[in-house]
Amino acid sequence: MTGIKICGLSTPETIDAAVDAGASHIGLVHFPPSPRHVSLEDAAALRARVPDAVRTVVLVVDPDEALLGAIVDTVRPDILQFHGSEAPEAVAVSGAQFDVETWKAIGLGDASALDRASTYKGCADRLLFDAPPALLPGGNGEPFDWALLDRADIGMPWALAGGLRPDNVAGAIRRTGAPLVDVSSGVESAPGVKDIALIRAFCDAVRNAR
Ligand SMILES: O=C(O)c1ccccc1N[C@@H]1O[C@H](COP(=O)(O)O)[C@@H](O)[C@H]1O
Repeated sequence: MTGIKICGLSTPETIDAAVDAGASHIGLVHFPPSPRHVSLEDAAALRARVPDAVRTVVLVVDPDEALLGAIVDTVRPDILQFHGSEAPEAVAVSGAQFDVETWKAIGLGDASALDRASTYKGCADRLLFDAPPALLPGGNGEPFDWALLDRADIGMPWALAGGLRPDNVAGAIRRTGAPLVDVSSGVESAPGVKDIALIRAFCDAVRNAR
């Protein structure tokens, strides 16, 4: 079964909907410029609704050590998702220091980004392939050219993100073989406003992909 991460959730109702719809991961964005930003206090309250079987990811962009410490103490995420220009060593140090799983987002604009991705082997627990940064470092609702993954020797756990929606996610899974898909904009009615019907439709589309 393909894993499903619904990211950028910010209300109790949409957390519950994502869990009920079968998400394996829920994502909370802690990045003030994002329309999906949640304070650490709100993130902790949302995290408390998530059952043990569903993993909680906190997304950060170029955080300092103090912020990571505050996130881990307050929210207690299972996973930290690094979505900025964090170096491999910084990701590795954070994972060890805070005893948490780490994901590193890589914007795939061309094949050279795959070489950069390979430098995170042994430093991050999972790579998250996304479109290159635009207005925001991520969450722009833009897909990248999935053909870039055709001959990629990834060699570590990974996930697919970038412009996924209920109507294209099955094709994306067939095309790339992604073991886990991650969506934010594609299940929104407006930036930062999650739509429960779209969350359900996305999870159904992943389950029915073949
Ligand atoms: O969602 C955001 O606002 C965001 C801000 C900064 C970095 C990443 C962000 N989102 C992540 O980007 C990918 C792709 O999102 P989309 O489905 O294309 O909107 C995903 O991991 C989001 O969680």
